[in-house]
Parts: sequence; C-alpha cells; structure tokens
Amino acid sequence: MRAAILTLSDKGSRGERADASGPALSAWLAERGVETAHTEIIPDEADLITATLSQWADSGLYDLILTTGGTGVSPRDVTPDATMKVLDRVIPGFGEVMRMRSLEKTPHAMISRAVAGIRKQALIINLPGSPRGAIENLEAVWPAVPHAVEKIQGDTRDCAPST
Ligand SMILES: Nc1nc2c(c(=O)[nH]1)N[C@H]1C(S)=C(S)[C@@H](COP(=O)(O)OP(=O)(O)OC[C@H]3O[C@@H](n4cnc5c(N)ncnc54)[C@H](O)[C@@H]3O)O[C@H]1N2
Ligand SMILES: O=P(O)(O)OP(=O)(O)O
Repeated sequence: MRAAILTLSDKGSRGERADASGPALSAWLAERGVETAHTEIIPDEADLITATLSQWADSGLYDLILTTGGTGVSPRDVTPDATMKVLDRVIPGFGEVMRMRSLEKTPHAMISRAVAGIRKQALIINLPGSPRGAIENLEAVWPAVPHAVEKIQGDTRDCAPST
C-alpha cells in the first residue's frame, strides 16, 4: 500500500507552525508497513484542495490519501466540502466510525465533518488537524482500510468464504 498525506493548514503553509500531524501520520503508517510516498502542506483553500486531491488520485501512484486539518466548523475549514467534490463514491461508514469512536475521547469529536470515499482507485480519508485527533481517527477506521483498498482495486475474492 502506498500512501500520500495532505496537510491543510494556513499557519503551517505560511511556516508559522511546524506540521506535527503529517509526520505523526507518516510514522504511524510506517509502523504498520505502509510507505508514505508523498507529503505536502497547503493552505485551507478549496480550489487548491480539490486540484491536489484529484491530481494525486488520478496519478495512480497512491492507494491511500490521507488529509489532516480543516474538517471542523471554522470559516476556513473546507476540507470535507472540497473532498466531496472530487469523490466518485462516498463511504459513509468511515465518517460514522471516526465520530463514534472519537466521542469516547472528546465531545468535540462531533464537530469534525470528516468524509471518506473513493476517486478512481484511491481511498481518500479526511482526518482532523491536531496530531492526536488525526491518529485517533485513523486508528478508528484502520481495521477496514487494507480490505477496502483491496476491494477498490478490484479484488474479486469472496469476503466471506463459504463454510
Ligand atoms: N479523536 C479525536 N477527534 C477529534 C479531536 C480529537 O482530539 N480527537 N479533536 C476535535 C476538534 S477539537 C475539532 S475542532 C474537530 C475538527 O478539527 P479540524 O480538522 O478542523 O482541525 P483544525 O482546526 O485544522 O486543527 C485543530 C488544532 O490542531 C492543531 N493543528 C492543526 N493542524 C496542525 C498541524 N498540521 N500540526 C500541528 N498541530 C496542528 C492546532 O492547534 C489547531 O488549532 O475535530 C475533532 N475530532
Ligand atoms: O492555521 P490553521 O489552518 O492550522 O488553523 P487552525 O489553527 O485554526 O486550525
């Protein structure tokens, strides 16, 4: 599995705050044998987000694209809206599980509007901006990610072998 990580942060893109979330996600993936092939930090600009996500997904270089930041309700939090514009198919269960599991950690979890879905053969998942929030949300959906990636790429094997 090859991953790419897109950090959405105005302060980070201006060099006013070090990006801790992208590196934390990359390290977390590496511990599970997943290579992060590309990372980038861009500001919370919807057009830039849609252009970057569609270019990455259409390149065929990445199986998994994680975004971190901009999922909330501040005026400049536009990651889910931009992501929805590029998805071919939404996977509602990922957002449902992220919020459900995160509510065990903080009531602020209900503020995240994170979405996930498929464009071409890439699985795209929004994660919150804080390093802790990003990892907690990825942990919540990870049990289904490798299987989802296989299925997105056309694996036709039975999910439930007959007994
Ligand atoms: N499982 C969890 N879920 C959520 C958490 C959490 O701690 N655990 N936090 C909740 C909160 S609070 C909010 S609000 C929502 C939505 O978050 P956003 O995606 O809008 O996050 P941002 O506003 O972009 O960032 C929040 C905060 O995090 C720090 N930050 C952001 N980006 C970076 C970065 N690249 N490197 C270091 N730190 C960063 C910064 O202090 C921002 O103000 O999600 C809930 N879900
Ligand atoms: O500069 P950002 O986009 O990281 O904003 P915030 O600190 O409000 O998340």
